[in-house]
Amino acid sequence: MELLCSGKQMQEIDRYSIQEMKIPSLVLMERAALAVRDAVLRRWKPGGRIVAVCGSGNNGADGLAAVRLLSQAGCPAEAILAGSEEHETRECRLQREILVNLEIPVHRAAGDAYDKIRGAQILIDAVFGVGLSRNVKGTYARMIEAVNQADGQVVSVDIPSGVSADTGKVLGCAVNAAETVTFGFRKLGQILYPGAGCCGKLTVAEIGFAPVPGTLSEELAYTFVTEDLDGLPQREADSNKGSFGKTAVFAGCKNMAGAAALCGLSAYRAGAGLVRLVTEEENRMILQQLVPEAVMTTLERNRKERIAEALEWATVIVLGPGLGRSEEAGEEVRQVLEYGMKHPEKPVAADADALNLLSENPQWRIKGSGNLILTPHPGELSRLLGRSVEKLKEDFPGAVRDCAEKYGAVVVGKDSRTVVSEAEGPVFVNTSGNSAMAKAGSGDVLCGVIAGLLARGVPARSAAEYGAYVHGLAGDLWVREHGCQGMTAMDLSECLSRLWF
Ligand SMILES: NC(=O)C1=CN([C@@H]2O[C@H](COP(=O)(O)OP(=O)(O)OC[C@H]3O[C@@H](n4cnc5c(N)ncnc54)[C@H](O)[C@@H]3O)[C@@H](O)[C@H]2O)[C@@H](O)CC1
Ligand SMILES: Nc1ncnc2c1ncn2[C@@H]1O[C@H](COP(=O)(O)OP(=O)(O)O)[C@@H](O)[C@H]1O
Ligand SMILES: [K+]
Repeated sequence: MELLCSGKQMQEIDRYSIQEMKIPSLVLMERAALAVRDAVLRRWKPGGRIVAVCGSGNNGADGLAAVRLLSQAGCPAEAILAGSEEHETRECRLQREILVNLEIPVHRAAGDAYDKIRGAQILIDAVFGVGLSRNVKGTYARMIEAVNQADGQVVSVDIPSGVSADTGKVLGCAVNAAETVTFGFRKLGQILYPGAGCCGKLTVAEIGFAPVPGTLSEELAYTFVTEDLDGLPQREADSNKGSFGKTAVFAGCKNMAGAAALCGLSAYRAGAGLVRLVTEEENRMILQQLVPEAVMTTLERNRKERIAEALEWATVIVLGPGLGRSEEAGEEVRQVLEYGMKHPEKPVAADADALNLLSENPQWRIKGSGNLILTPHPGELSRLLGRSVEKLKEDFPGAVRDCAEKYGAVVVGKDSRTVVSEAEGPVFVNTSGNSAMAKAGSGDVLCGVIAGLLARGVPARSAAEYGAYVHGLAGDLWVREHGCQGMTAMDLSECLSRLWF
């Protein structure tokens, strides 16, 4: 597991290290600057000039210190001050004074500063770090635009200036870096888009922060690494199909069999022992061919009774893929969700049309109690929350958390970086997967994977996190072998069979 920080949490780790643990601020800063120096030296070619554009906070101070170290390493390096002296932090003032004492060039952001930026082989972006708190304007914005328009390679200090370290939002304008050297932890704003797209190559430098105090470490977001797959339960040698749950998949309206097939197959491929597809009679033939391993309940007559029988049979319930939004679908979704509320021992994963119907019917008063998983993409999340997609994307983890609170659910907010959250506690941010998965049907596969993990006995929250992670690993496996255009959702599902999890 890798911990991820917001900007505010990183500032708290900084403060704790310096003020409570008494690690000198300048020691941390020197190590940060050394890491930046090394990254720049790997790119620099003799003859090229290095220009650092520095703000007046400690990010700027890092930049000034890096200029000193590069100059001492024999490179022509200079600094441009984008901020004013009156706003300088103590460290920033000291680093500037050292440059002046050493007769290393320091310029104001005026006159020929823009020419210097244009003429640089390498630009060090040290305008803002994790302390950026509002939209970038004025000289700062002009400096950032100048850096982006220059031909030189840009190395950002800690985070590309203009990116919110908390949300990845671009606050007005932001630097597009070739490389970002960050300190201690990756920041959420470097993982979430659009910030993630501004970082270029991201390196994490260890600069000697104190260990994170327990109270704070429990609040940090996290992502998975391959070793985390060891946390999943193994398949016992002495087991049978009944050992791995009975998964009922309520999916597929007339002529929408594909979603049911992808979900059911993916549940098997994620380890489910027995899958029942509960669908329309018209889908029977096609689904028997696509998923011969599944048993089937079709809903021609006595819908309510047949749904009730399938619910009684099930230990894991999936609801929604390809279900449509008809009145009948509405009745079905309501019946299943209400059953789920009365049976907390049976996890329910709701996706797609089940989410749309849920948002259209607030009078159902659905509130899970730890066993309900909702898997909305931003459009569905927007309907569930009554908040525009644009607005919720400004703080995606916050929106996912709000949805979890509203519905008493574990919410899997699906996007290029899927976020899993409950009403309280840290968020999980998925870092596997790729844009080949941006295709119809990928979500049905995810829902199946989560169901398969639930059927193996993985608790709801973990099934949601591991589901997103494994789903992304399957996409990554495909892309490594075939490139990023041709994958279908069925290909994605098939890749699940080739992963160890
Ligand atoms: N010893 C330390 O404290 C260390 C600090 N480090 C560096 O320090 C950075 C954080 O430094 P700071 O907390 O000083 O913050 P920053 O240097 O990121 O800058 C924020 C400063 O700009 C102001 N500001 C915020 N948004 C603005 C806007 N839109 N327009 C104009 N001004 C704005 C803030 O009030 C603050 O003074 C890290 O990103 C990292 O680079 C690292 O060197 C590690 C050690
Ligand atoms: N650019 C991307 N990078 C990583 N994962 C992606 C990307 N685009 C889509 N995905 C993943 O693919 C799935 C798409 O789900 P969804 O939008 O519900 O599709 P559908 O409804 O067509 O099945 C989600 O799990 C999402 O996280
Ligand atoms: K920066």
